[in-house]
Amino acid sequence: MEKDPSFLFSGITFNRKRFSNDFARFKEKKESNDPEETLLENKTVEVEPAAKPSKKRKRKRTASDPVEGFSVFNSSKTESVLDNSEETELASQRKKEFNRQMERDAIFRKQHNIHTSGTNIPSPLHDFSELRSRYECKPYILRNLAELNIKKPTPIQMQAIPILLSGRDVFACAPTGSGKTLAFVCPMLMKLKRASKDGVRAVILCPTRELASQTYRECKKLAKGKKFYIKLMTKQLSNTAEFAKLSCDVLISTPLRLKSSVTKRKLDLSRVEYLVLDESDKLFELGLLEPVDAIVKACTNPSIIRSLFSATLPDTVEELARTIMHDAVRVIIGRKNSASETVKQKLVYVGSEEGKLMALRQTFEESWNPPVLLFVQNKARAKDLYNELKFEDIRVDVIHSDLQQSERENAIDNFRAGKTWVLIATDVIARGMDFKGVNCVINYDFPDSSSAYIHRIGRSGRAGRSGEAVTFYTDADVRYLKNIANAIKNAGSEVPEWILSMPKLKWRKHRPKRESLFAKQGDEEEE
Ligand SMILES: Nc1ncnc2c1ncn2[C@@H]1O[C@H](COP(=O)(O)OP(=O)(O)OP(=O)(O)O)[C@@H](O)[C@H]1O
Repeated sequence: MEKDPSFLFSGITFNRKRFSNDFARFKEKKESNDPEETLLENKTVEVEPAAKPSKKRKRKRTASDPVEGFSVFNSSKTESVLDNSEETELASQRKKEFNRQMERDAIFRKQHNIHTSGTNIPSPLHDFSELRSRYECKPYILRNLAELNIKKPTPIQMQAIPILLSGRDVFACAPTGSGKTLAFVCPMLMKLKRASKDGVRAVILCPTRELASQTYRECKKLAKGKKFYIKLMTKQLSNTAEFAKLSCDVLISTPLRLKSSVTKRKLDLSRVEYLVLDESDKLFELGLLEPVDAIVKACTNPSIIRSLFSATLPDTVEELARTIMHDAVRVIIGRKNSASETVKQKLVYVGSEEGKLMALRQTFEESWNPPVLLFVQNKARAKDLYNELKFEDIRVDVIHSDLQQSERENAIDNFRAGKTWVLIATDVIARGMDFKGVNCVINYDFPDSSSAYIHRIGRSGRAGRSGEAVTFYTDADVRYLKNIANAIKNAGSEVPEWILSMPKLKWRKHRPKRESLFAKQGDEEEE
């Protein structure tokens, strides 16, 4: 896809003698030290006919003709052979320019905290205009980016977009709110080029319906003005669609719905050329791994490009994922599995469960800064806390998986629209959900893993905005503090020394049996 300037000149040799005057005139311009020009000046190029020379005799070029650069499209044919020294000269020039470009790329990546590993990694984008100059992207993409007020690529977009456009598999790990969605949607639309009725050509897998719905909307926004068939796998579509007749270029789905359509309804994924696993570490967790594996296997197109995106990418997940990737490039922005640096993080000791409600009211009094997202450990606790707060004048609502789909969507829409100031949630919306202006995330219940911590607080401080996160912890949570302490410290927030000196625990899921929010009742059911 990428038009490397040297393609204009590769494999052609220039006969200096024949064009000595032009060559001499051209040499005067070498002071412009434009690398390309320097490149040209030192290049030996032979003008070869790009197409069959026309019958009409071409006027011979004279010394007085302006040198319009070495167009390979001239019809004049010259026979000349490079001698060894010129061949070596050309090779060494190319190597020098390649190394200079590598150095420029390395400096740029360092400036933007972009860490890559893999072979033949394309240069990062400095600007979205390169989508046109390097990749000839269609105007609708740049027009839609401008309409969305997206002016400059974020670091993950700078590097993941060129890699995906070059057709490589990608592991991408970048902080929450740093634009990973656009990083995979933009190259996807560019590679699909136009709508077709040849079956599903791109699949985006998301761990939750809410995130699939949000990603669907983001795809539609970027594809505006271009007739792509972009479909969200709803329950209705999954149960009723005649997939053999369905026009669908891009399909966005949760794993279970897609797997059921493939196995029970004969949805054909053999033409999929672009597969994205968003929030990939979540998709590789038990419960989702089996349907994800079935979907990966159903995508049999040998030239498929697979990519994994997440703010957290545990080594175990990466090792597992490598079994389905080929010659993948790894892109890490900042530190792997780190919290967003735009979120100021705070730990608050609340003693026991009873102390939490008091601490919550105190937090609201001290720093009332809605909209606030309030995470609890499971749906029973979400319902209890909602019933406790709903009569207070804080416009509170709740979302969890017991609600009907329409109730879940309303809860999110009202929160987005500012009608709700405090949204009580379980981890069903801890990942990926993009709420433009969440000022504060409160972990009412301690998160069940360091990944959950990073994703929960990442609902705030997005797209470069600042945010705040307050995490309550009880005596039952103390020994798990160290595991999130590093995420807090690495993102630049204060961590007491006594926590940093604690031993780190190997924990899978910290979901202690918490007493009821109010009275001493039995164990709570899990989400
Ligand atoms: N280049 C950009 N410049 C400014 N804003 C951007 C840019 N790219 C994306 N955004 C905006 O940043 C916000 C976060 O983007 P996105 O949801 O893709 O983040 P993310 O990295 O996927 O986060 P998470 O890890 O939580 O899923 C969105 O509102 C999006 O419109």
